[in-house]
Amino acid sequence: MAETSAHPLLPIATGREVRAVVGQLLRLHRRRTAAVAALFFVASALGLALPACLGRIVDAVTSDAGPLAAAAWVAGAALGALGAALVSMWGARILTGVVQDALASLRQDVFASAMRLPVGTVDDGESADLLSRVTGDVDAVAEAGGSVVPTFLSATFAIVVSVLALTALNPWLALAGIACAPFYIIGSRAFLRRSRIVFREVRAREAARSQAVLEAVEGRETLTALNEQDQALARVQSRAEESIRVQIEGVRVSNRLFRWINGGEAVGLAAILSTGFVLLASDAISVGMVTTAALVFHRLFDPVGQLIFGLDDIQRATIGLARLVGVISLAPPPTDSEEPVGVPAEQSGIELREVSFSYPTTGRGISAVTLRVEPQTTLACVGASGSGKSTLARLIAGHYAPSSGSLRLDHPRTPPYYISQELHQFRGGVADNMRLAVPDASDEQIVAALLSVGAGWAVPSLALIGAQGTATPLDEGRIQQLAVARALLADPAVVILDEATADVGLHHREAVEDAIVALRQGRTAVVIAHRLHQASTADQIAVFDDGELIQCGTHTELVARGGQYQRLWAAQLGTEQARQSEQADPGQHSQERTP
Ligand SMILES: Nc1ncnc2c1ncn2[C@@H]1O[C@H](COP(=O)(O)OP(=O)(O)OP(=O)(O)O)[C@@H](O)[C@H]1O
Repeated sequence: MAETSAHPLLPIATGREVRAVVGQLLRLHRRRTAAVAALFFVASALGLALPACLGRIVDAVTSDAGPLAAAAWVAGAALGALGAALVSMWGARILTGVVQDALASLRQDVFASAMRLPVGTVDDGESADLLSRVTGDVDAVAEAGGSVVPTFLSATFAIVVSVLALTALNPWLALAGIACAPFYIIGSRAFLRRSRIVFREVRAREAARSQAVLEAVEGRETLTALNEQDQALARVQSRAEESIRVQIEGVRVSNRLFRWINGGEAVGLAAILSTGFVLLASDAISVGMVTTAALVFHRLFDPVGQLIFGLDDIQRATIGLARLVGVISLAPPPTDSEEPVGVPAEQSGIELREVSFSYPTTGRGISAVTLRVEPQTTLACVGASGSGKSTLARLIAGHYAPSSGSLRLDHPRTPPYYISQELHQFRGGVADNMRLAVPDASDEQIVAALLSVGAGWAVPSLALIGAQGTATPLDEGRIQQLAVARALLADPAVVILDEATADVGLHHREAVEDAIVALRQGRTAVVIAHRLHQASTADQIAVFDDGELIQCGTHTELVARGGQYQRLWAAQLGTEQARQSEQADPGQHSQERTP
């Protein structure tokens, strides 16, 4: 198979980075990890009782020691096996706890990092890669952590203890057993060499396939409109075929390994039995000892098999881990010195110089925008749909980086608080939704914020929903009220409102608009206004047209100056006057319209 791999969209961590993260996770559970090692060692040692006692039974039978002696060894074997099982269960139990705790921390770190990623990083195609990491890779690591790691660890201890036991029995027997080693080494090296590439490829192809499916499903309307369904299907099919092809290659690689392992077992056992035969002939050891040696070696088949076959899962988990740590390293947790800090309101200005940005998919966006928003003032952006207002808002919010030009926040360590028109009610009750912004907000603070946005309806339900732990679905206007109330609670120095009232019904509009006015007080605000009345009270109005900033000034200046804003304002006034007079005398208007 060619070593071409689908281009990884998000970074993959290096071995060193992965080791650092795993080491850090294990250090958190140092004591329990040491207890697991000790218990697995004891369990492996007790596991030797069975072959040792069986050897003694053979000796007892061949030397006519009598049934009592044989019975004593049988009891010893049973006790040893029981003890080994109990101790290894104990160790496995502690290990499961350690692994699950470590996995929980890892999962949390990955999700936290994914949430910190700038929208632009995971937008436009990379979302499928991120999705496959936080689902498939988390699953692969969790699966390995839950089953393979305990098996792998107990197998490693069993092998070490068995090799020590064989050496103690007779060094020649241990040496004979080593005859299997070249098979294992050659087989697993060949396996690791190929499987590292193959399994990485499998994951990458799977991600590429999911991405094609996701694109086809999400863009189905556009694809139908452009009559491109067949091409999209062909793309999904070719990526699925690629994925199947590399998976078959993976099975082939595993089968080759099975052949080496079986060969090694046969050669090792034959070597031990032949050496035992020679040693027995020279009276160096007893039949029972050879039996014990053969049984100890045979006992290794399972652990060695588990260890080598487990390499497959361990490797897959390692690749998954590298991809997860890649996400963590892309947006590491902020250090103390980077921790967002309260921005003094007087240092919260925003400056853009010749800022241009275009979306890779459409090439549209904004070009050469220069403006400054002074601290504690409001900039309102107006313009037709698609003129670039939201793009400007997302750039200031840090969702995307400008393609050229410079965008500077006077106080860059605290990202602006962004409220979009996308409405979302999070799980839980009103209080949970509010505490997303400020986890330790008191009930009084929440109530005050709710009342300031006219969301008095939420106050009685605050305790009720919290107590029942259930959420009542809210209408869009109410969800948006909560979003503005949440911003008030967060008390940011810079706030961006991207058409925050666009989807709020008439019933709530005034309350939300009043709340937005309250939110703007004493803060630096960028408001994308779809109603010019909202914009007219701003300190500065930026008029956009086709991605360009064509006018900038106060409402009075822009109306006096003439041009686009004046036209938009006149048009809006005209519409409103018409509406008002229709409301005042509906009969007359309906008559006027009647031909
Ligand atoms: N995610 C995106 N990917 C590609 N192109 C985009 C994306 N978002 C916006 N555009 C394009 O960029 C240009 C500016 O869009 P933008 O959303 O900033 O305009 P807007 O003035 O906010 O419009 P609206 O009021 O409809 O939201 C438009 O031509 C739009 O089609």
